[in-house]
Amino acid sequence: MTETAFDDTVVIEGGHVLTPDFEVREADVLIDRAAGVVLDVDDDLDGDETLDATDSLVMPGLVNAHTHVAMTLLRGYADDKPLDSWLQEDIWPVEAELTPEDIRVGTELGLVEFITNGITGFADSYFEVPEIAAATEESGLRANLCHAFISVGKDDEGARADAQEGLDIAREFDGAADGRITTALMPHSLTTVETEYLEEFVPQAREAGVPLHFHANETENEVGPIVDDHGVRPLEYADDLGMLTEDDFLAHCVHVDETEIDLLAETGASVIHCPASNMKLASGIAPIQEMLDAGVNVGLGTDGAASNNDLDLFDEIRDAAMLGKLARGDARDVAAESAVRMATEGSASAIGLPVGELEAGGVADIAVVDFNAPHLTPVHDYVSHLAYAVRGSDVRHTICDGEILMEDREVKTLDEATIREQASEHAADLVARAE
Ligand SMILES: CSC[C@H]1O[C@@H](n2cnc3c(O)ncnc32)[C@H](O)[C@@H]1O
Ligand SMILES: [Zn+2]
Repeated sequence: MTETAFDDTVVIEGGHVLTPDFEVREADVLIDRAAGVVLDVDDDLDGDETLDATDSLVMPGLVNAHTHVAMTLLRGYADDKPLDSWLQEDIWPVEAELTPEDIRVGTELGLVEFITNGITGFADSYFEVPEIAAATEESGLRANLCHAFISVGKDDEGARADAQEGLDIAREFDGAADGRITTALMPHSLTTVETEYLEEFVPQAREAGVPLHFHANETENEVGPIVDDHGVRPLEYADDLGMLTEDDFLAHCVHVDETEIDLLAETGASVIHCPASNMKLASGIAPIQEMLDAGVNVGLGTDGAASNNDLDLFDEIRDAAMLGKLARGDARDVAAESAVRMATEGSASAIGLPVGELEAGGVADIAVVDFNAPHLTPVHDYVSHLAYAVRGSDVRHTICDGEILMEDREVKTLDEATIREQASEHAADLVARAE
């Protein structure tokens, strides 16, 4: 008997289902494990195996569209500072001590956290990407990965070598893990990578067919220097360099003006909103409702665990909805459905994953959320609860590409207890080396 003979069907039984048009109806969901697809969404389906979804909502897996997953090792290491001093005084010095093994363990810890919070796909940018790719393959998750490069503070040879590594990694890992891994080219930001390297490497990313992922307009400090040096707003500068296409995704975009929002809408480049990180680093409030009104695709990201400090995307959904109302003092802004759509189809479309909606014929990336809890009672409106009351810890089962990654809160693909122990040890040694 071959392995595919055991690759049976699984029926997620007895729950409610969130449909692509955001209706909620009672239905079972039948999955083909080998093909990784949803075969049917209907009443009374039969499968070879059953996952119980009583009192639960079956929904598309969440997609964390901007993170630095290995930064779990730095969770709580440096808090209560703005971006520039946080990076320069604390994060970059300790990151200089990171080993490939640290990054592997930190990534595994983050991936366990993703799975337990119902996240089935993510976009990561960091260093030692082979370690991140290996952990991702083992976890069963889907990801867009890249090596972030910086030129400021380096000589020409060092800057070019870093950017070349970014390009080589993007070429090498695209399509890895049976196609669950795709890649991007990541210039860290428009102020940390100088124009000559953008001019040299962005066209090469286009030739390789990989998208761009970069930090943009995160703080006021990233706007002034570009206006001074180039006489245009940062996203106009990025557009002049060919960095805005419908495949590209820009993290943060807090300080964007109307012209820049229009540019995003015209080019089809996506924005990844990171509300918790933007609040914690006091970066500002992104004009998300204005972007949505202009037709910009917006996804959601946690950013790294050192500026969040968890990897629970339900927090981001809630923060996006809450902060969106404060931005213009209008409680109608960033409504519940908009915020949930950002974390599913918005993120998936931004980072190029073929996921984000749950329907027959679609990809089987699924989170099953248990509503049998005091803080989710009564249920007037499932989508309201997803936006304002559900926590990552309410997720009961997580499935990616048809594989069950977590069943009844037990992670199947990674050894949670061992990873937590190793992560604590690696984090302690890392910090000791940095002192
Ligand atoms: C792009 S990954 C490499 C680099 O980025 C740093 N980083 C983490 N969070 C942020 C952020 O919000 N803005 C800019 N840079 C960030 C990370 O520590 C790595 O050094
Ligand atoms: Zn970031």
